[in-house]
Amino acid sequence: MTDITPPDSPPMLSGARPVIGHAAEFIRHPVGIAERGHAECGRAFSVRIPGRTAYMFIGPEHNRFFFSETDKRLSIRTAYPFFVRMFDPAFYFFAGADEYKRQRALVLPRFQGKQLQNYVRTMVDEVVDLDRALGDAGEFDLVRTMGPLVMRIAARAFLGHDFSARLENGFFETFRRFSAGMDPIMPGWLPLPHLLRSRRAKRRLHRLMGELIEQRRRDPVEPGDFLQTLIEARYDDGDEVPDQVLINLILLFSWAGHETTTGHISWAVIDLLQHPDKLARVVAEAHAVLDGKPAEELTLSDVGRLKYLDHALHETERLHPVAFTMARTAAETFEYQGYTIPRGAMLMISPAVTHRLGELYPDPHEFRPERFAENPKDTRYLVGFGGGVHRCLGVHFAYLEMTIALAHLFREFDLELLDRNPRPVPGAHTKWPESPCRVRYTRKVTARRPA
Ligand code: HEM
Repeated sequence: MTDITPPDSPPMLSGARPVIGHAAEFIRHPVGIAERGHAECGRAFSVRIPGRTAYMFIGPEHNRFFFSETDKRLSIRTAYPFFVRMFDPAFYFFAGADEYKRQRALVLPRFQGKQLQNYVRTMVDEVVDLDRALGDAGEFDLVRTMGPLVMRIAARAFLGHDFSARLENGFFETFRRFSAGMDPIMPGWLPLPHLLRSRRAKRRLHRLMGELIEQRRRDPVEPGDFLQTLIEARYDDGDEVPDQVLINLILLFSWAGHETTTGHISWAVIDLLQHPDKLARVVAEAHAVLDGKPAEELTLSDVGRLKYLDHALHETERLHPVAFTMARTAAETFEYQGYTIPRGAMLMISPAVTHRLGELYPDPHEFRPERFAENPKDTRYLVGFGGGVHRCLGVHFAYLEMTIALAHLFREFDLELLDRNPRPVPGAHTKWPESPCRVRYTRKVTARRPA
């Protein structure tokens, strides 16, 4: 860590206050401060947070540097100290490059290519359950409806059907309390209520997961699902995978797969409802691909034919990246584009600002999914799921579940946004739309209501 700003640093953003620097503004408006910095200083600027200077970089060339230098001159490991207290110093990228590689190798194939077909049925079943629960007409709050849907999909996909069928709301509440401890600002040792609750929830989740693993060892399920095959897996060198690693992997997937996807899918619903002409294309496409197809027979290639919806989801990723900033620390002192980056300095990028640069995307504030049909390569500037070695492991899983859920909901229901201009939640949290964000729905064809 450094609190010395070298003279050849990116220009300092105005408005730093004594002692706290830009911390208060950063906590309140993390996207706003990046926008202000870009408008005032350009593509590189410095901000003061207590005890250190952080450098913020905007634009695709800086993003490329940021991702390609991760695990070299930049460290992800020391950039997110709050993750270490949520998981374990011997876990995943906190454990160092070699251990990270072997843990990632264990799980990566489960999120790639044809393996994804294994999750389609789970996703469909959970969406149909939601459809059944909605009935023919009513109102729901977007985040409070999409959140449990993606949590149930994650629970069933990663913890197994048997476990998720027994889940009661207490589990989701425990998980929510655990997640609340992902506080990037407050030091973990502070006895703050949300941090104490998170620690208790973590202990409970570890106990529950430990019991689940024990039970699966005694009584394996056939054919092996995600959890069973993970428990039985070995590292490439034949070593057993310790229970602590198994538990943390399951918690990581359930957490990483939940908050972010809830935000992304909620924004996608909002974007489409605010643009009825684009929504009409999504609905027409969903009919063309899905009509006459029993839900339980849905395949990856059917989902792959929902191209316009896929473009719409990319456009939502562009306009509303829920991971609105990413951070690294400098592992050594080095020169970058004429600046001296001292060892320990924090570097940040801002997908939220880069994704709206006019030279990358004409009419950058417009929701225009067709831009990705016209220029398929334009997805290369999107970093909503990160990039390089640490690119999101669950990106295809997330796109799959969002596509399945939205194609179903928009085909079955007429939806209307009652709170017409939802805002992102304030503060340095995953950028969900703020509740209430009410949606009124009416089933289009009551004869299609699931039994
Ligand atoms: C819309 C949904 C999602 C978004 C926006 C998202 C975003 C991200 C981002 C930005 C990163 C990289 C962070 C960085 O470089 O600092 C990341 C990493 C990761 N994500 Fe996701 N994610 C999503 C869904 C998921 C799902 C569904 C899973 C699991 C099933 C998942 C698991 C992970 C994991 C394990 C990593 C760490 C990868 C590594 O370092 O090896 N994510 N995600």
